[in-house]
Amino acid sequence: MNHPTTSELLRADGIGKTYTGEKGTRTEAIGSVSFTVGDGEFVAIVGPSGCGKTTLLRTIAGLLKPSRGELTFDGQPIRKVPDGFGIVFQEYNRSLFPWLSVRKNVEFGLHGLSRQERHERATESLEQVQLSDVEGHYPWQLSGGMQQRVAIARALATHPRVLLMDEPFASVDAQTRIKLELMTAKISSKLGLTTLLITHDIDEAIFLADRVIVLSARPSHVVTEVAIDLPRPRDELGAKADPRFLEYRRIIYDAIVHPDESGAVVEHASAVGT
Ligand SMILES: Nc1ncnc2c1ncn2[C@@H]1O[C@H](COP(=O)(O)OP(=O)(O)OP(=O)(O)O)[C@@H](O)[C@H]1O
Repeated sequence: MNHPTTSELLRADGIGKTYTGEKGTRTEAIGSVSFTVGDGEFVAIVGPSGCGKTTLLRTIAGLLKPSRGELTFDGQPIRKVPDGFGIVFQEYNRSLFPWLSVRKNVEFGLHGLSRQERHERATESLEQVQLSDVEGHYPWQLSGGMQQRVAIARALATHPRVLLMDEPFASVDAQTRIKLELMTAKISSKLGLTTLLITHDIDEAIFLADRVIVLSARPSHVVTEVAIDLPRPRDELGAKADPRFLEYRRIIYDAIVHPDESGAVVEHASAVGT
């Protein structure tokens, strides 16, 4: 079953970002991007290298100020990282503290909770990513895939309403990547998490998402959006053998490689009748 898309939780309205360098050089990373994400929906954003995907995610997360446009979370403007956002970055080795155990890394950042609550949250989220048995280890004693699972557990421990993921599986080997994708799909479905995934991998986007948003090259705009009508739970081999999977791959590939032939620029998710 696909995730329910009951009400809008995130909205980007004409978001743009222009970086200004030290010598006044300007890089227009994001031209104008608009989309919405429904409560409980899994949305993937794909686009060519350098089109501003990371910039967009950091902007949505409240870590970067947009140069133009408006972002809202549950109807409220995003000015800083909102409570209720969990973020997972590509560089797990830079986001984990090497001097803290796996458990302490997961508990880190759980402000305002009692010691017992922090302990319970960490126990629960380490179970979700199947790392309970290494909670006393240090990150550098774990494989790359396990370290990324710690980073995911840390995000889950905050009980986020929205999980933002920036190329989370780009730095692990292909087999680990498949396992992490399956784990993410399972957790996201089970918790009904609203998830926004940035990836350059078209297959990953189709396999995981309810909807894929395709960005153009820099300065980026939305080229098209594709609703992914594949049953859940999905398994890698079954989903990828489905003729619809191949058709989605073709549409998205064409939109990235030949954006001008993909039809009109889509300004709002609602415009594509997803
Ligand atoms: N802090 C910065 N200052 C100036 N320019 C930047 C900065 N960060 C990113 N850029 C530029 O903005 C553009 C978009 O970069 P960004 O990393 O967001 O793209 P991306 O789609 O995530 O790239 P990739 O697919 O290679 O990961 C690039 O031209 C990049 O050089």
